[in-house]
Amino acid sequence: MGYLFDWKSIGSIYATLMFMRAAFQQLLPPEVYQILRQFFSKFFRFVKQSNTINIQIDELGGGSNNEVYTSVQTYLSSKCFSSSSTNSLKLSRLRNSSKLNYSMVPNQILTDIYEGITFKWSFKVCTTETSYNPEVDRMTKNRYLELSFDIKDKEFVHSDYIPYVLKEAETLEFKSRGKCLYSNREWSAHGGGSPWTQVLYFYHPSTFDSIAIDPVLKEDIICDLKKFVSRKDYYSRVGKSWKRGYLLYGPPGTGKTSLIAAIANFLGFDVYDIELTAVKNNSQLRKLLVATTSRSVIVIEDIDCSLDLSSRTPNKNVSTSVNNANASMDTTKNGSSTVSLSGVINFVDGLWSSCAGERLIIFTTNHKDKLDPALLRPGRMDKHIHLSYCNFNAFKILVKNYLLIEEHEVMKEVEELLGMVKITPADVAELLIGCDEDPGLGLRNVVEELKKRLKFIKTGNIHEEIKKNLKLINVEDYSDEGGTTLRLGLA
Ligand SMILES: Nc1ncnc2c1ncn2[C@@H]1O[C@H](COP(=O)(O)OP(=O)(O)OP(=O)(O)O)[C@@H](O)[C@H]1O
Repeated sequence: MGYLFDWKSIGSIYATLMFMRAAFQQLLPPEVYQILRQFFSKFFRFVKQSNTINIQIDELGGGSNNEVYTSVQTYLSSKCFSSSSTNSLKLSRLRNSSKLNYSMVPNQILTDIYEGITFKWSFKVCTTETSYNPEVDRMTKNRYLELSFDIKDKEFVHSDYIPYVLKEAETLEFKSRGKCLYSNREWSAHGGGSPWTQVLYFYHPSTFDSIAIDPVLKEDIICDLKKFVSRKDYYSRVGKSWKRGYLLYGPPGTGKTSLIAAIANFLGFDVYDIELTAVKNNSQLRKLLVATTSRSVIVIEDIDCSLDLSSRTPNKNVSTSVNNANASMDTTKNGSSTVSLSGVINFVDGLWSSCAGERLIIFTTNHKDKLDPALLRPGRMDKHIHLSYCNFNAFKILVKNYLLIEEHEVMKEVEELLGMVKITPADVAELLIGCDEDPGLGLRNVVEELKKRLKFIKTGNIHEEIKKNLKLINVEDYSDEGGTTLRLGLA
């Protein structure tokens, strides 16, 4: 009965209000009516807004990409096409990806319902003048996402909804990455605030199946990677950032770059390949680390060649003193890099980083002995992986991949020769490539090459006959291999 009464009351109140509105409209002068109307609509909007909370999530935070923004964007992309609340969308496709990506246009509102509660998301862009990079553009576009919800759901948003959105985004990112994608995240050069960043986007087909390294070493690396990615709680319990350092060392052509790609493909991580010589100073190096996203492999190749890292003092070219405090001043007049060993060590330690999420830092070198022990100690370079010349196990993998066979009568001879002569997997790959239709030819090429090298070792000098057919490509001294290695190739 009370229920009926409530409806009747509401009905009569509504009728009275309508009557009054019509009466006011008739009786009051139009100007006064307009003023009253505006006043009441502002009043009702204020009452409504005072019960609403808005959370702003900026694209950039502290000069680097805001990971929450990226995650929420991923989450909303998955919702916006199916949502009935959005009537304008943007469509794009990331490089190297077949996946179409929908996103909101500015000022679009998307309604998301979770656990029966309604949340409103909107995408906004505002343009502000900046002194950040006057040479390029003084106007900067600030993009942000805004979440609106009722004040009574504040606690729920913090403890349930936001974690749910981030978790969903993580799952979506993982699914979209695919096993063989080397990098599929869009990088906005100005967005990261770091135009000097050297980030490579390319597809690399190398996997743990295609890489020819000792099977025991391969298994060891895979176990280490699996353990690392599954130990988030462990790292947070012991109070360490969730990162691991690998040093890959060995002669050129033994698969260091290929292994990095195989690791990235295995983990589904993005790869940031940093050209240290292009980084001006320690300060920029620090910013670079902060700008990297989680689930990434940060690579510095040929660290011994990139910079003078044999001591903690700055690079030889340095004209001003470099230390962490005045890192922004440490640039030479001619603009060359002044990154110091301290800078690199701090980069590895991640002292400045507020980076969440897992990161693998990989250094490669042909000369491990040239590196400062400070850089190599556990905690910085946790795992030292020696990639060496081709042994018979590695050779069998190359034969399987390049010639599509597992056995051949010539294999025995190759096994014996490999016990006496050094050859890199890269050189073997060169000899086998294109011989899949005639595996015997590929194997004979290898035998011939190995015999030439053996003859050279036995005579101790380059024989005239070999001189005719071979070209000395390179002479390198690898202390880890105990002596001088000659790289020979067909002339
Ligand atoms: N272990 C390997 N397994 C399979 N292929 C290999 C291996 N090592 C080298 N290769 C082949 O040789 C090419 C060059 O190898 P890669 O660039 O990985 O060697 P690297 O050790 O990084 O050389 P560098 O020190 O000169 O950079 C690769 O593209 C690949 O085809």
